[in-house]
Amino acid sequence: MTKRFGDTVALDDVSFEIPQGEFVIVLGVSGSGKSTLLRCMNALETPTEGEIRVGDDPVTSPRDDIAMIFQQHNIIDQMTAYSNALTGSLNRNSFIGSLLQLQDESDKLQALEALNTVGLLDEAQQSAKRMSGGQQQRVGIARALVQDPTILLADEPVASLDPGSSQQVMGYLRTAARKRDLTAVISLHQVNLARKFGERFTGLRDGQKVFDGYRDEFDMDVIDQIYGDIDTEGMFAADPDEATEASGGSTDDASSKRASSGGMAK
Ligand SMILES: Nc1ncnc2c1ncn2[C@@H]1O[C@H](COP(=O)(O)OP(=O)(O)OP(=O)(O)O)[C@@H](O)[C@H]1O
Repeated sequence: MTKRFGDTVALDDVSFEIPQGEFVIVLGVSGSGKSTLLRCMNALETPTEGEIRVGDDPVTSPRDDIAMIFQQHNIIDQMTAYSNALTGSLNRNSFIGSLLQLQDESDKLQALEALNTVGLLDEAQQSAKRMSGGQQQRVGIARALVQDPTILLADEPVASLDPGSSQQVMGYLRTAARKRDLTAVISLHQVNLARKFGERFTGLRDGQKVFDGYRDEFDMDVIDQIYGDIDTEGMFAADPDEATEASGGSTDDASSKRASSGGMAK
């Protein structure tokens, strides 16, 4: 796929295939094309050349089976966590019906299950405006889950959060994707978080794919390829698996097997 905006080549002949259920992190400096890639995958942008396919279906317009989580979680402040989550069923209900919470029991149950998945069941009746940024982003994830997607896209979902909340949100995203066998594609700026939670990594530079591989290949040379020669001291945690313990998620067996052990700072 290639995407041009006038003279700017935002994506330059980028191609890859993701098997169902993989958790992919997209990395790259500002302007490398991460958002454009995700927006094309959700048909919010149209590729100039090439196409996105889900199975054999070209993605030509936004679809219910592809949910998107944004940096600004776009949840409604005045509503409770539960009501916000329930709006994820809008595709199955009318807007007014949704606001009046006229959804059927299965939608309501799904909203509660989704809040449970992101660790917010006890806060279901809490007004969103009283929640922290991290909690609000988790409500955003719950809402995306209620949409009942098979593919979850997230464009810098933790960009505005502190490090602790970022880890939590990434942990819940990872858990939700694993529990529901969702294919997830998430753009991140934080290499350490990518390393802790990612299963597969795609690196973009000037719109070109400069890396696409799994944990055992994702080393400091790859970081250099993606970001140039930056100071990477302490960038990778000593034990990637410990990240999810406290945050409600865990890396799955496959990625744990692929994970190389030990610190990788150079
Ligand atoms: N709607 C648009 N119109 C014109 N140029 C655009 C548009 N969207 C993106 N671009 C350009 O395409 C290139 C890739 O932008 P993109 O937002 O995809 O990068 P990014 O890696 O997501 O950056 P960031 O990390 O800052 O969000 C940039 O040069 C950007 O200026």
